[in-house]
Amino acid sequence: MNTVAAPQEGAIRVALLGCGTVGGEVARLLTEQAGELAARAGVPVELAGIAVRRPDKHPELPPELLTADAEKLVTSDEVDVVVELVGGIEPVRGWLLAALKAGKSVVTANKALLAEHSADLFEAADAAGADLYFEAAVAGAIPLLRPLRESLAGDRITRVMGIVNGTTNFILSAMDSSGAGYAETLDEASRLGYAEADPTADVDGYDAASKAAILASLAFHTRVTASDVHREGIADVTAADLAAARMLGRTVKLLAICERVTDDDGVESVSARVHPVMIPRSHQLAGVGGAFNAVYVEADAAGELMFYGQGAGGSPTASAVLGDLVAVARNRVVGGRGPRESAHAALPVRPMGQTPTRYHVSLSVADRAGVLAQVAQAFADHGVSIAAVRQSDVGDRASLVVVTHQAPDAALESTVDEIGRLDVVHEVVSVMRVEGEDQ
Ligand SMILES: NC(=O)c1ccc[n+]([C@@H]2O[C@H](COP(=O)([O-])OP(=O)(O)OC[C@H]3O[C@@H](n4cnc5c(N)ncnc54)[C@H](O)[C@@H]3O)[C@@H](O)[C@H]2O)c1
Ligand SMILES: N[C@@H](CCO)C(=O)O
Ligand code: NA
Repeated sequence: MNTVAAPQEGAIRVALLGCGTVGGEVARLLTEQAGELAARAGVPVELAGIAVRRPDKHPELPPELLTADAEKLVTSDEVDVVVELVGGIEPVRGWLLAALKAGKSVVTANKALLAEHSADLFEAADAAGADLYFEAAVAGAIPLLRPLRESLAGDRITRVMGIVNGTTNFILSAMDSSGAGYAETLDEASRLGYAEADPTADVDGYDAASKAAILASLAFHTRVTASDVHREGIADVTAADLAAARMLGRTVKLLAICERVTDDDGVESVSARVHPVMIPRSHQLAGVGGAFNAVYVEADAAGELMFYGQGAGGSPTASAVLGDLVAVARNRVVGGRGPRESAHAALPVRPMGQTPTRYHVSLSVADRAGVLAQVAQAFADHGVSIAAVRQSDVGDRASLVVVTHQAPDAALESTVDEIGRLDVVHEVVSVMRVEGEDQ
């Protein structure tokens, strides 16, 4: 079996690594739309080889293009661009560094790799004068990284917040609307091609944390890695949380929130976090259902922008990959390059404990005099100001819902710990951060 097919005169030659959910769609569209892509890129864009784990499992692909040897394919003289759709960090990191060092440009959807090693990859791309594009790595089909890297390069971004994981949004939407079970909905998300190969990456928030690291890096011109991002998944979101939210006209979403925080003394830092958030049903993010993603960007001059669309799935993700591929081809045609790494601001990353957040706390308490005062005192002792309290009687107990004003996350966390230890509190029913309300 040949690793590389005979080249077509003048064409940009593509090595495709991985031909699964996304790679399969890229291969299909590259073939079906070859004429259009050539017209848009200014040069034919053709497959030079496809690396998969098991070539014998792909009867749908031209056998002369298939190989199991990705390492050899990426440095082949017949290849100009490597499109990586395998996923994971090793061995992919080594392949892409080798490709970049050999002067090949790289297009990848691999957020896990970029969130840890983008500095090395950009450095290798720079040294070789090659391109590194990764629009598909965050929010699938939605053009989001190109706007951050290019369209908003002249503005000062203050906040990027939104739903960036399709699988968890699919699960939370189903739990909320139909009361569907967690496990069966996750299986459905995997079947539809939304979930990662190991879906714990989705449900435990790793995928969204990688995306938050990429978004914060681009928005704030600072290197932010996945380990800098505070991460909580949806595994602990219970039917009780969703019910508590519903009673108050709210719902629960897993949000990535990246902020530029300025201290009283004017010192700037970056905060990046991923966790479940209670938002009002009137909030625009509440209406984002299924595997759709939506991201708000706030910038000084532009104001508020919203990006919305399909964040996962083979075909939508392939759209972003092909857009990057056309950009690389166009750059090659004119002898230019796409944007390089922009990390000049090098802002410090603020720990989660010092990040200002707001909490919603739902308690089951004894229904007698002085209980509210004790609970309120615990908030006051930690310097946390209460925005709203709602009490309703349930038999000999009372249900108490407290929503706070903004306070450092660590102060809110220790307040909840203390409240949980009060004799008058039978149970802390639900604790969740809130967004999007004037309290
Ligand atoms: N599925 C989505 O909705 C989606 C969306 C955005 C980004 N992504 C990212 O795109 C990438 C691919 O995701 P996917 O859903 O298509 O995965 P997938 O599991 O469907 O496909 C992976 C492909 O990689 C190949 N592969 C695995 N190990 C290999 C090896 N050692 N050598 C050669 N080939 C190998 C497999 O044969 C398969 O063809 C991942 O980085 C993922 O995070 C996926
Ligand atoms: N598993 C990811 C794929 C898109 O990056 C998700 O569910 O959002
Ligand atoms: Na995108």
